Amino acid sequence: MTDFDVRLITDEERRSTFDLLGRALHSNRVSDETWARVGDSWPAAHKFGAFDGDAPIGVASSFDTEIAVPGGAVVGVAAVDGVGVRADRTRRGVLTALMAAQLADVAARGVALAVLHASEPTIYGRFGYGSAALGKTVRVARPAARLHERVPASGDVRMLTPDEAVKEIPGLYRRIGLHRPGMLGRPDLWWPIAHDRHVGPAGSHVVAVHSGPDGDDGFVVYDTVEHRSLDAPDEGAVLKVRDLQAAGPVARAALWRFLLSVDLVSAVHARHRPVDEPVAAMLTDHRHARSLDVEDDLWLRPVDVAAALGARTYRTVGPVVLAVTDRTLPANTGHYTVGPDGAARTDTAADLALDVDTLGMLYLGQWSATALAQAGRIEVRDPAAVARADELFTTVAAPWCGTLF
Ligand SMILES: CC(=O)SCCNC(=O)CCNC(=O)[C@H](O)C(C)(C)COP(=O)(O)OP(=O)(O)OC[C@H]1O[C@@H](n2cnc3c(N)ncnc32)[C@H](O)[C@@H]1OP(=O)(O)O
Repeated sequence: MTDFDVRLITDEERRSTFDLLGRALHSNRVSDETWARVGDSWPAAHKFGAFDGDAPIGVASSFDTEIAVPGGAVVGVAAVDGVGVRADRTRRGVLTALMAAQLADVAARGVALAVLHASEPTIYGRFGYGSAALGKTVRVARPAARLHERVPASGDVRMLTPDEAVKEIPGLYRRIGLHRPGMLGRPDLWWPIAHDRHVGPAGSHVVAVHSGPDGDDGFVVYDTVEHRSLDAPDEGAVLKVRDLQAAGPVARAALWRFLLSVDLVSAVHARHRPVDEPVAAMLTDHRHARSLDVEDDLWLRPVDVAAALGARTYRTVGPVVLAVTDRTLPANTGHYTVGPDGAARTDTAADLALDVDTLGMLYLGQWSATALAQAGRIEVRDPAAVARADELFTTVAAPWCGTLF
Protein backbone atom coordinates (compact mmCIF):
# COMPACT_ATOMS: atom_id res chain seq x y z
CA MET A 1 0.00 0.00 0.00
CA THR A 2 1.30 3.48 -0.87
CA ASP A 3 0.56 6.46 1.38
CA PHE A 4 -0.06 9.59 -0.58
CA ASP A 5 -1.85 12.93 -0.42
CA VAL A 6 -3.92 14.39 -3.21
CA ARG A 7 -4.00 18.17 -3.60
CA LEU A 8 -3.80 20.93 -6.18
CA ILE A 9 -0.24 21.43 -7.39
CA THR A 10 1.68 24.66 -6.85
CA ASP A 11 3.41 26.76 -9.52
CA GLU A 12 6.74 25.25 -8.45
CA GLU A 13 5.40 21.74 -9.14
CA ARG A 14 4.35 22.38 -12.76
CA ARG A 15 7.57 21.16 -14.36
CA SER A 16 7.94 18.02 -12.23
CA THR A 17 4.33 16.98 -12.82
CA PHE A 18 4.69 17.66 -16.57
CA ASP A 19 7.77 15.43 -16.58
CA LEU A 20 5.91 12.78 -14.61
CA LEU A 21 3.13 12.77 -17.19
CA GLY A 22 5.66 12.58 -20.01
CA ARG A 23 7.33 9.57 -18.41
CA ALA A 24 3.98 7.83 -17.88
CA LEU A 25 3.22 8.34 -21.58
CA HIS A 26 6.73 7.27 -22.63
CA SER A 27 7.82 10.59 -24.08
CA ASN A 28 11.19 12.18 -23.38
CA ARG A 29 11.79 14.51 -20.46
CA VAL A 30 11.40 18.09 -21.73
CA SER A 31 14.53 20.19 -22.17
CA ASP A 32 14.78 23.65 -20.61
CA GLU A 33 14.44 25.09 -24.09
CA THR A 34 11.20 23.18 -24.82
CA TRP A 35 9.80 24.00 -21.40
CA ALA A 36 10.43 27.70 -22.08
CA ARG A 37 8.24 27.39 -25.18
CA VAL A 38 5.44 25.15 -23.85
CA GLY A 39 5.45 25.64 -20.07
CA ASP A 40 2.62 28.19 -20.19
CA SER A 41 0.39 25.43 -21.55
CA TRP A 42 0.74 23.62 -18.21
CA PRO A 43 -0.56 26.10 -15.61
CA ALA A 44 -1.09 24.95 -12.02
CA ALA A 45 -4.82 25.73 -12.19
CA HIS A 46 -7.07 22.64 -11.97
CA LYS A 47 -4.15 20.21 -11.72
CA PHE A 48 -4.36 17.63 -8.99
CA GLY A 49 -1.20 15.87 -7.91
CA ALA A 50 -0.71 12.79 -5.76
CA PHE A 51 2.34 13.21 -3.54
CA ASP A 52 4.42 10.77 -1.54
CA GLY A 53 5.99 13.32 0.81
CA ASP A 54 7.16 16.05 -1.57
CA ALA A 55 7.57 13.72 -4.53
CA PRO A 56 4.81 13.70 -7.16
CA ILE A 57 3.63 10.17 -7.99
CA GLY A 58 0.55 11.02 -10.03
CA VAL A 59 -1.19 13.89 -11.78
CA ALA A 60 -4.64 14.59 -13.24
CA SER A 61 -4.91 17.81 -15.22
CA SER A 62 -7.81 19.56 -16.90
CA PHE A 63 -8.47 22.91 -18.49
CA ASP A 64 -11.74 24.76 -18.87
CA THR A 65 -13.09 25.25 -22.35
CA GLU A 66 -16.34 24.92 -24.30
CA ILE A 67 -18.03 22.13 -26.22
CA ALA A 68 -20.84 22.12 -28.78
CA VAL A 69 -23.79 19.92 -27.79
CA PRO A 70 -26.69 18.69 -29.97
CA GLY A 71 -28.95 21.60 -30.85
CA GLY A 72 -26.02 23.99 -31.26
CA ALA A 73 -25.51 25.30 -27.72
CA VAL A 74 -21.90 25.75 -26.66
CA VAL A 75 -21.40 24.97 -22.97
CA GLY A 76 -18.56 24.91 -20.46
CA VAL A 77 -16.57 21.69 -20.17
CA ALA A 78 -13.56 20.43 -18.24
CA ALA A 79 -11.15 18.93 -20.78
CA VAL A 80 -9.02 16.34 -18.99
CA ASP A 81 -5.70 16.67 -20.79
CA GLY A 82 -3.17 14.73 -18.77
CA VAL A 83 -3.42 11.78 -16.43
CA GLY A 84 -0.49 9.69 -15.31
CA VAL A 85 0.77 7.72 -12.34
CA ARG A 86 4.45 6.92 -11.75
CA ALA A 87 5.13 3.37 -12.97
CA ASP A 88 6.33 2.22 -9.54
CA ARG A 89 3.07 3.37 -7.90
CA THR A 90 0.37 2.07 -10.27
CA ARG A 91 -2.59 -0.17 -9.25
CA ARG A 92 -2.70 1.19 -5.70
CA GLY A 93 -5.61 3.56 -6.09
CA VAL A 94 -3.69 6.71 -7.05
CA LEU A 95 -5.74 7.38 -10.20
CA THR A 96 -8.95 6.60 -8.33
CA ALA A 97 -8.11 9.24 -5.70
CA LEU A 98 -7.09 11.77 -8.38
CA MET A 99 -10.30 11.21 -10.38
CA ALA A 100 -12.44 11.61 -7.25
CA ALA A 101 -10.72 14.92 -6.42
CA GLN A 102 -10.90 16.19 -9.99
CA LEU A 103 -14.57 15.32 -10.50
CA ALA A 104 -15.54 16.81 -7.12
CA ASP A 105 -13.74 20.03 -8.13
CA VAL A 106 -15.38 20.17 -11.57
CA ALA A 107 -18.79 19.61 -9.97
CA ALA A 108 -18.16 22.23 -7.28
CA ARG A 109 -17.26 24.77 -9.96
CA GLY A 110 -20.60 24.15 -11.68
CA VAL A 111 -19.16 22.69 -14.88
CA ALA A 112 -21.71 20.22 -16.24
CA LEU A 113 -19.51 18.08 -18.50
CA ALA A 114 -16.01 16.59 -18.56
CA VAL A 115 -14.31 15.09 -21.61
CA LEU A 116 -11.09 13.28 -22.42
CA HIS A 117 -9.28 11.12 -24.94
CA ALA A 118 -8.39 7.79 -23.34
CA SER A 119 -5.01 6.11 -23.76
CA GLU A 120 -6.80 2.82 -23.07
CA PRO A 121 -10.56 2.33 -23.27
CA THR A 122 -10.75 0.25 -20.10
CA ILE A 123 -9.65 3.02 -17.75
CA TYR A 124 -12.40 5.63 -17.55
CA GLY A 125 -15.80 3.89 -17.61
CA ARG A 126 -15.51 3.23 -13.89
CA PHE A 127 -15.27 6.99 -13.32
CA GLY A 128 -18.43 7.69 -15.34
CA TYR A 129 -16.94 8.48 -18.76
CA GLY A 130 -18.56 6.94 -21.84
CA SER A 131 -17.23 6.67 -25.37
CA ALA A 132 -19.25 9.55 -26.83
CA ALA A 133 -17.82 10.30 -30.29
CA LEU A 134 -16.03 7.89 -32.58
CA GLY A 135 -13.36 8.78 -35.14
CA LYS A 136 -12.64 7.17 -38.50
CA THR A 137 -9.28 6.52 -40.11
CA VAL A 138 -9.46 6.94 -43.86
CA ARG A 139 -6.74 6.24 -46.41
CA VAL A 140 -7.08 7.48 -49.97
CA ALA A 141 -4.92 5.94 -52.71
CA ARG A 142 -2.98 8.34 -54.93
CA PRO A 143 -2.76 8.93 -57.81
CA ALA A 144 -5.64 6.52 -58.49
CA ALA A 145 -8.28 8.50 -56.57
CA ARG A 146 -10.17 10.96 -58.74
CA LEU A 147 -12.75 13.40 -57.45
CA HIS A 148 -16.25 13.08 -58.85
CA GLU A 149 -17.02 15.88 -61.33
CA ARG A 150 -19.76 17.32 -59.12
CA VAL A 151 -17.59 17.76 -56.03
CA PRO A 152 -17.70 21.51 -55.35
CA ALA A 153 -14.63 23.41 -56.51
CA SER A 154 -14.23 26.97 -55.33
CA GLY A 155 -11.84 29.33 -53.63
CA ASP A 156 -8.15 29.04 -53.24
CA VAL A 157 -5.69 27.11 -51.07
CA ARG A 158 -2.46 28.78 -49.94
CA MET A 159 0.37 27.45 -47.80
CA LEU A 160 1.48 29.38 -44.72
CA THR A 161 4.95 29.87 -43.31
CA PRO A 162 5.35 28.55 -39.74
CA ASP A 163 5.21 32.11 -38.38
CA GLU A 164 2.04 32.85 -40.32
CA ALA A 165 0.49 29.58 -39.13
CA VAL A 166 1.19 30.36 -35.47
CA LYS A 167 -0.40 33.80 -35.91
CA GLU A 168 -3.38 32.93 -38.11
CA ILE A 169 -4.63 29.45 -37.27
CA PRO A 170 -6.01 30.08 -33.74
CA GLY A 171 -8.22 32.92 -35.02
CA LEU A 172 -9.29 30.88 -38.02
CA TYR A 173 -10.30 27.96 -35.78
CA ARG A 174 -12.46 30.39 -33.77
CA ARG A 175 -13.97 31.74 -36.99
CA ILE A 176 -14.81 28.24 -38.23
CA GLY A 177 -16.76 27.74 -35.01
CA LEU A 178 -18.00 24.73 -33.08
CA HIS A 179 -20.55 23.54 -35.63
CA ARG A 180 -20.76 19.83 -34.77
CA PRO A 181 -21.70 18.22 -31.46
CA GLY A 182 -18.47 17.34 -29.73
CA MET A 183 -16.32 20.10 -31.22
CA LEU A 184 -14.18 21.76 -28.61
CA GLY A 185 -12.97 25.32 -28.08
CA ARG A 186 -9.19 25.66 -28.16
CA PRO A 187 -8.17 28.14 -25.46
CA ASP A 188 -4.92 30.11 -25.72
CA LEU A 189 -3.08 27.57 -23.57
CA TRP A 190 -3.89 24.74 -26.01
CA TRP A 191 -1.93 26.20 -28.90
CA PRO A 192 1.73 26.46 -27.80
CA ILE A 193 2.22 22.69 -27.47
CA ALA A 194 0.43 22.00 -30.77
CA HIS A 195 2.45 24.67 -32.55
CA ASP A 196 5.67 23.43 -30.97
CA ARG A 197 5.13 19.82 -31.99
CA HIS A 198 3.90 20.48 -35.51
CA VAL A 199 4.60 23.85 -37.05
CA GLY A 200 7.24 25.47 -34.85
CA PRO A 201 11.01 25.11 -35.26
CA ALA A 202 10.88 21.49 -34.00
CA GLY A 203 7.90 20.54 -36.18
CA SER A 204 7.83 19.38 -39.77
CA HIS A 205 4.19 19.95 -40.67
CA VAL A 206 2.71 21.96 -43.50
CA VAL A 207 -0.22 24.30 -42.92
CA ALA A 208 -2.53 25.24 -45.80
CA VAL A 209 -5.57 27.53 -45.64
CA HIS A 210 -8.66 27.64 -47.84
CA SER A 211 -10.21 30.99 -48.75
CA GLY A 212 -13.77 31.14 -50.03
CA PRO A 213 -15.93 34.09 -51.04
CA ASP A 214 -16.11 35.32 -47.42
CA GLY A 215 -12.42 34.89 -46.61
CA ASP A 216 -10.51 32.13 -44.87
CA ASP A 217 -12.83 29.26 -43.98
CA GLY A 218 -10.73 26.13 -43.50
CA PHE A 219 -7.25 24.81 -42.89
CA VAL A 220 -5.28 21.59 -42.90
CA VAL A 221 -2.11 20.63 -41.01
CA TYR A 222 -0.23 17.69 -42.46
CA ASP A 223 3.09 15.91 -42.56
CA THR A 224 4.61 13.65 -45.19
CA VAL A 225 6.43 10.41 -44.45
CA GLU A 226 8.78 9.16 -47.16
CA HIS A 227 8.36 5.51 -48.18
CA ARG A 228 10.61 5.29 -51.21
CA SER A 229 13.26 2.59 -50.90
CA LEU A 230 15.70 0.68 -53.09
CA ASP A 231 13.11 -2.09 -53.39
CA ALA A 232 10.28 0.37 -54.11
CA PRO A 233 11.89 3.28 -55.98
CA ASP A 234 8.54 4.59 -57.28
CA GLU A 235 6.71 4.51 -53.95
CA GLY A 236 5.43 7.97 -53.01
CA ALA A 237 5.25 9.47 -49.54
CA VAL A 238 2.28 9.01 -47.21
CA LEU A 239 0.63 12.35 -46.48
CA LYS A 240 -0.66 12.26 -42.90
CA VAL A 241 -3.41 14.69 -42.04
CA ARG A 242 -3.02 16.00 -38.51
CA ASP A 243 -5.83 18.53 -38.36
CA LEU A 244 -8.43 19.42 -40.97
CA GLN A 245 -11.07 21.98 -40.07
CA ALA A 246 -13.59 23.58 -42.38
CA ALA A 247 -16.55 25.89 -41.89
CA GLY A 248 -18.65 23.95 -44.39
CA PRO A 249 -18.70 21.25 -47.06
CA VAL A 250 -17.29 23.42 -49.84
CA ALA A 251 -14.19 24.38 -47.88
CA ARG A 252 -13.80 20.78 -46.73
CA ALA A 253 -14.01 19.46 -50.30
CA ALA A 254 -11.48 22.07 -51.44
CA LEU A 255 -9.01 20.97 -48.76
CA TRP A 256 -9.40 17.30 -49.75
CA ARG A 257 -8.98 18.33 -53.41
CA PHE A 258 -5.75 20.05 -52.46
CA LEU A 259 -4.46 17.08 -50.44
CA LEU A 260 -5.14 14.73 -53.34
CA SER A 261 -3.22 17.02 -55.69
CA VAL A 262 0.10 16.95 -53.83
CA ASP A 263 2.73 15.30 -56.03
CA LEU A 264 4.92 12.31 -55.10
CA VAL A 265 2.33 11.01 -52.63
CA SER A 266 0.96 7.46 -52.80
CA ALA A 267 -1.66 7.78 -50.05
CA VAL A 268 -3.43 10.42 -47.98
CA HIS A 269 -3.99 9.07 -44.49
CA ALA A 270 -6.30 10.82 -42.02
CA ARG A 271 -7.09 9.58 -38.50
CA HIS A 272 -9.85 10.78 -36.15
CA ARG A 273 -12.07 12.03 -38.95
CA PRO A 274 -15.87 12.33 -38.54
CA VAL A 275 -17.49 8.95 -39.19
CA ASP A 276 -19.88 10.59 -41.68
CA GLU A 277 -17.27 12.60 -43.59
CA PRO A 278 -18.14 11.65 -47.20
CA VAL A 279 -14.62 11.19 -48.59
CA ALA A 280 -15.52 7.96 -50.41
CA ALA A 281 -18.62 9.59 -51.92
CA MET A 282 -16.43 12.40 -53.31
CA LEU A 283 -14.50 9.91 -55.46
CA THR A 284 -15.42 8.39 -58.82
CA ASP A 285 -14.35 4.99 -57.43
CA HIS A 286 -15.04 4.92 -53.73
CA ARG A 287 -12.85 1.85 -53.17
CA HIS A 288 -9.92 4.23 -53.45
CA ALA A 289 -10.94 5.58 -50.03
CA ARG A 290 -10.63 2.83 -47.45
CA SER A 291 -12.01 3.23 -43.95
CA LEU A 292 -9.29 1.45 -42.00
CA ASP A 293 -10.60 1.87 -38.50
CA VAL A 294 -13.36 3.36 -36.41
CA GLU A 295 -12.20 3.93 -32.86
CA ASP A 296 -13.21 5.66 -29.68
CA ASP A 297 -12.22 9.30 -29.82
CA LEU A 298 -13.97 11.59 -27.33
CA TRP A 299 -15.09 10.28 -23.93
CA LEU A 300 -17.72 12.32 -22.11
CA ARG A 301 -18.89 12.39 -18.51
CA PRO A 302 -22.04 14.18 -17.42
CA VAL A 303 -20.83 15.83 -14.17
CA ASP A 304 -24.13 17.55 -13.45
CA VAL A 305 -26.67 15.26 -15.11
CA ALA A 306 -29.63 17.68 -14.91
CA ALA A 307 -27.62 20.57 -16.36
CA ALA A 308 -26.05 18.36 -19.04
CA LEU A 309 -29.39 16.95 -20.17
CA GLY A 310 -30.89 20.45 -20.09
CA ALA A 311 -28.12 21.91 -22.29
CA ARG A 312 -28.93 19.94 -25.45
CA THR A 313 -32.09 19.72 -27.51
CA TYR A 314 -34.15 16.65 -28.44
CA ARG A 315 -36.24 15.66 -31.43
CA THR A 316 -39.99 15.85 -31.34
CA VAL A 317 -41.34 12.60 -29.93
CA GLY A 318 -42.87 11.61 -26.59
CA PRO A 319 -40.59 11.91 -23.56
CA VAL A 320 -38.79 9.09 -21.77
CA VAL A 321 -37.87 8.78 -18.10
CA LEU A 322 -34.31 7.68 -17.41
CA ALA A 323 -33.11 6.20 -14.11
CA VAL A 324 -29.44 7.23 -13.90
CA THR A 325 -26.97 5.69 -11.45
CA ASP A 326 -23.73 7.52 -10.62
CA ARG A 327 -21.44 5.87 -8.10
CA THR A 328 -18.69 8.53 -8.13
CA LEU A 329 -21.00 11.58 -7.91
CA PRO A 330 -24.06 10.08 -6.14
CA ALA A 331 -25.97 13.38 -6.18
CA ASN A 332 -26.64 12.63 -9.85
CA THR A 333 -28.40 9.36 -9.11
CA GLY A 334 -32.11 9.78 -9.79
CA HIS A 335 -34.85 9.90 -12.40
CA TYR A 336 -34.88 12.40 -15.29
CA THR A 337 -37.59 13.06 -17.82
CA VAL A 338 -36.19 13.88 -21.26
CA GLY A 339 -38.33 15.17 -24.11
CA PRO A 340 -38.71 17.82 -26.79
CA ASP A 341 -39.48 20.41 -24.10
CA GLY A 342 -36.21 19.72 -22.28
CA ALA A 343 -35.07 17.65 -19.33
CA ALA A 344 -35.74 17.75 -15.61
CA ARG A 345 -35.60 15.62 -12.49
CA THR A 346 -38.78 13.70 -11.82
CA ASP A 347 -40.29 11.20 -9.39
CA THR A 348 -42.04 9.33 -12.21
CA ALA A 349 -41.25 5.63 -12.72
CA ALA A 350 -38.38 5.07 -15.15
CA ASP A 351 -38.69 3.63 -18.67
CA LEU A 352 -34.97 2.96 -19.07
CA ALA A 353 -32.21 2.54 -16.49
CA LEU A 354 -28.53 3.19 -17.15
CA ASP A 355 -25.24 4.11 -15.50
CA VAL A 356 -23.84 7.59 -16.01
CA ASP A 357 -21.08 6.36 -18.38
CA THR A 358 -23.77 4.95 -20.70
CA LEU A 359 -25.54 8.30 -20.56
CA GLY A 360 -22.21 9.74 -21.75
CA MET A 361 -22.39 7.38 -24.75
CA LEU A 362 -25.94 8.47 -25.55
CA TYR A 363 -25.44 12.18 -24.98
CA LEU A 364 -23.88 13.42 -28.22
CA GLY A 365 -25.95 11.08 -30.39
CA GLN A 366 -23.19 8.63 -31.32
CA TRP A 367 -24.89 5.50 -30.02
CA SER A 368 -28.57 4.67 -30.29
CA ALA A 369 -30.57 3.59 -27.28
CA THR A 370 -31.41 0.42 -29.23
CA ALA A 371 -27.73 -0.46 -29.62
CA LEU A 372 -26.97 0.30 -25.98
CA ALA A 373 -29.95 -1.78 -24.84
CA GLN A 374 -28.85 -4.66 -27.08
CA ALA A 375 -25.37 -4.39 -25.57
CA GLY A 376 -26.89 -4.75 -22.11
CA ARG A 377 -25.92 -1.23 -21.06
CA ILE A 378 -29.50 0.04 -20.84
CA GLU A 379 -32.03 -1.87 -18.74
CA VAL A 380 -35.35 -1.66 -20.58
CA ARG A 381 -38.35 -1.31 -18.28
CA ASP A 382 -40.77 -0.10 -20.97
CA PRO A 383 -39.88 -1.56 -24.42
CA ALA A 384 -41.77 1.23 -26.26
CA ALA A 385 -39.42 3.80 -24.73
CA VAL A 386 -36.36 2.51 -26.60
CA ALA A 387 -37.52 3.78 -30.00
CA ARG A 388 -38.53 7.11 -28.44
CA ALA A 389 -35.08 7.45 -26.88
CA ASP A 390 -33.50 6.65 -30.27
CA GLU A 391 -35.45 9.49 -31.86
CA LEU A 392 -34.94 11.96 -29.00
CA PHE A 393 -31.16 11.66 -28.81
CA THR A 394 -30.23 11.20 -32.47
CA THR A 395 -28.42 13.97 -34.36
CA VAL A 396 -28.16 14.72 -38.09
CA ALA A 397 -24.38 15.19 -38.06
CA ALA A 398 -22.36 12.52 -36.29
CA PRO A 399 -20.61 13.92 -33.23
CA TRP A 400 -16.93 14.66 -33.67
CA CYS A 401 -14.32 16.29 -31.50
CA GLY A 402 -11.51 17.05 -33.97
CA THR A 403 -9.17 18.40 -31.28
CA LEU A 404 -6.48 16.34 -29.61
CA PHE A 405 -5.74 17.43 -26.06
C1 LIG B 1 -6.84 11.56 -20.39
C2 LIG B 1 -5.49 10.95 -20.40
O1 LIG B 1 -4.54 11.59 -20.10
S1 LIG B 1 -5.33 9.34 -20.88
C3 LIG B 1 -3.73 8.87 -20.30
C4 LIG B 1 -3.80 7.96 -19.13
N1 LIG B 1 -2.43 7.70 -18.72
C5 LIG B 1 -1.71 6.63 -19.14
O2 LIG B 1 -2.19 5.76 -19.87
C6 LIG B 1 -0.28 6.60 -18.68
C7 LIG B 1 0.16 5.21 -18.22
N2 LIG B 1 -0.69 4.65 -17.17
C8 LIG B 1 -0.80 5.20 -15.97
O3 LIG B 1 -0.25 6.25 -15.65
C9 LIG B 1 -1.67 4.48 -14.95
O4 LIG B 1 -1.57 3.10 -15.18
C10 LIG B 1 -3.15 4.88 -14.98
C11 LIG B 1 -3.28 6.39 -14.79
C12 LIG B 1 -3.80 4.49 -16.30
C13 LIG B 1 -3.88 4.14 -13.87
O5 LIG B 1 -3.41 4.58 -12.61
P1 LIG B 1 -3.49 3.65 -11.30
O6 LIG B 1 -3.10 4.51 -10.17
O7 LIG B 1 -2.77 2.39 -11.54
O8 LIG B 1 -5.05 3.35 -11.25
P2 LIG B 1 -5.83 2.79 -9.97
O9 LIG B 1 -4.88 1.99 -9.11
O10 LIG B 1 -6.56 3.87 -9.29
O11 LIG B 1 -6.83 1.81 -10.70
C14 LIG B 1 -8.21 1.89 -10.54
C15 LIG B 1 -8.83 0.73 -11.24
O12 LIG B 1 -8.62 0.84 -12.64
C16 LIG B 1 -7.94 -0.31 -13.14
N3 LIG B 1 -6.99 0.16 -14.12
C17 LIG B 1 -6.18 1.21 -14.00
N4 LIG B 1 -5.44 1.36 -15.10
C18 LIG B 1 -5.80 0.37 -15.93
C19 LIG B 1 -5.36 -0.01 -17.21
N5 LIG B 1 -4.39 0.68 -17.85
N6 LIG B 1 -5.94 -1.08 -17.79
C20 LIG B 1 -6.91 -1.76 -17.14
N7 LIG B 1 -7.35 -1.44 -15.89
C21 LIG B 1 -6.79 -0.39 -15.30
C22 LIG B 1 -7.25 -0.91 -11.95
O13 LIG B 1 -6.99 -2.26 -12.12
C23 LIG B 1 -8.24 -0.62 -10.86
O14 LIG B 1 -9.28 -1.58 -10.94
P3 LIG B 1 -10.06 -2.09 -9.65
O15 LIG B 1 -10.69 -0.86 -9.04
O16 LIG B 1 -11.03 -3.06 -10.18
O17 LIG B 1 -9.01 -2.69 -8.78
